[in-house]
Amino acid sequence: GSLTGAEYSLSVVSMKPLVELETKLIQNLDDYVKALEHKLQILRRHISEIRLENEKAQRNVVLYLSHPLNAFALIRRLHLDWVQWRKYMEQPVGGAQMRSFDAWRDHLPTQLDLQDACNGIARIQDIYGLQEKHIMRGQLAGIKYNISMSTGDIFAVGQHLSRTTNAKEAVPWLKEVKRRLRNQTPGPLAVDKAEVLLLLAETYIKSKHYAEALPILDRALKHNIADAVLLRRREEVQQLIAKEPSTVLDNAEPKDNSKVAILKWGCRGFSREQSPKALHCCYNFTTTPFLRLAPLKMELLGEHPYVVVYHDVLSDSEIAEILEMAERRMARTSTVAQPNRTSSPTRTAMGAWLKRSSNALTRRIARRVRDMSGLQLEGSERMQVINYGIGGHYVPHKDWFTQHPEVMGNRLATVLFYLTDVEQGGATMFNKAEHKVLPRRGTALFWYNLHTDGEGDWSTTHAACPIIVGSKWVLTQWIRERNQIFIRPCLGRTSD
Ligand SMILES: O=C(O)CCC(=O)C(=O)O
Ligand SMILES: [Fe+2]
Repeated sequence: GSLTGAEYSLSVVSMKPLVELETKLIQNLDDYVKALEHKLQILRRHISEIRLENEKAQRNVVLYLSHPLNAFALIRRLHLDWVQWRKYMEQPVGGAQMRSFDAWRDHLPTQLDLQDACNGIARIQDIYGLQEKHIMRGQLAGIKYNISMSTGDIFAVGQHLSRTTNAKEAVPWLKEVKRRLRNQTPGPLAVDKAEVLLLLAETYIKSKHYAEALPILDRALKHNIADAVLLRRREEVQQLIAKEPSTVLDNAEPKDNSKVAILKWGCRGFSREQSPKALHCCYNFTTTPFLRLAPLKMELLGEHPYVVVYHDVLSDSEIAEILEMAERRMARTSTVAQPNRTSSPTRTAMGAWLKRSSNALTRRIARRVRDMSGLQLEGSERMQVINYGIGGHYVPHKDWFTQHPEVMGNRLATVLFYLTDVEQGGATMFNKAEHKVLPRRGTALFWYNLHTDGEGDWSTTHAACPIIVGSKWVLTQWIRERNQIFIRPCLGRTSD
């Protein structure tokens, strides 16, 4: 709960407190209902008592009033009691519950959290080319889940997309909301009809589909006959149509920036996953003396660039301990090139840095990295544990630096441990080398980022494909050049 600003949607683990928070909100609303019910009970009991008395009087008014105790009581009630009931009606219910709510308000997701969440859904749809109507129904990449989107969910995505540069992408979402307007349950969450229609019309206008905006505005006007905003908008649209009678519908696919295009191609695309492309599998007995005792199951994915998979290198209990350590240290991850939040982030995830010297486990993992790579770790960054959130991803990038970095040298190699399986999406994708590696709990990926002469290798460019379903956790160890002098001497390029 100590998250500041917009960080909930960026990782599954950071959203965990929200479930607890909603439990409290439900209990609080239930307490409010109980308070209301208590009031209702008191009122109902009084009504039935006083009605009985009143009916007795109705049956024979004079006879009733002839009895002094009846007449006296009537006078007293009307002078004193009813004023008390009036006061009772006025007394607010739920003050305590509203104060509780206000105390939790700071922990609620913000507008920025919602934007991130909308971007995540939009990214899954866009990168994997899913149909909006399938997502709304809970069908994700061909698998039907027993979850579907509410009208409020769909409207929020539509509203968000209508504000983006590709406003047209909001249309399927807003049309679905319009379709559902008829059978809405009344209450504070019912969406406002005029608002939906106006937003849909504006979205058409923004994407130059003027002719389609007109009937929507007409429909909105039917319900708000003299609405000034609607009338003016309608007039403007008619002028636009008159000015550009044959408005060319802007149906061209929006141009993707190259990173988005690569993700679309690589994350949907080449489905040669792991094994069919493997050159060979073998046991690595040789990298360090330790491996002669405990060989690692190694699978070579490619030699140029050199990419290998090590199977079963972390046990379930080791993973559980690492996740526990990381969960306590999570913060929004940034990249070197993009330290601050932007609307199109290159990396959407939360991370934690762990010192290799933290405890027995981190030291053991560090030794395993040395065993797998044959490289030393002095001077390398700490290990980074990352958890992705809604549609979480990392755009195509290379792990090495173009500008030769300071003392410890460039990032010679990367070891990427998968700490979880991912149900759908979330592959690590090398778009140039054409490897797509699906996360498998306990598996690690190792590759060299630099050529043997120390130059950066562009063919190591890789990305984290958006997660569709799952909570993806990885642990990364970047290995710096310096200190490897005697292990991997610069030989000059052996190949390209
Ligand atoms: O999560 C992944 O699959 C890749 C992560 C990555 O490339 C990085 O952290 O540098
Ligand atoms: Fe990377």
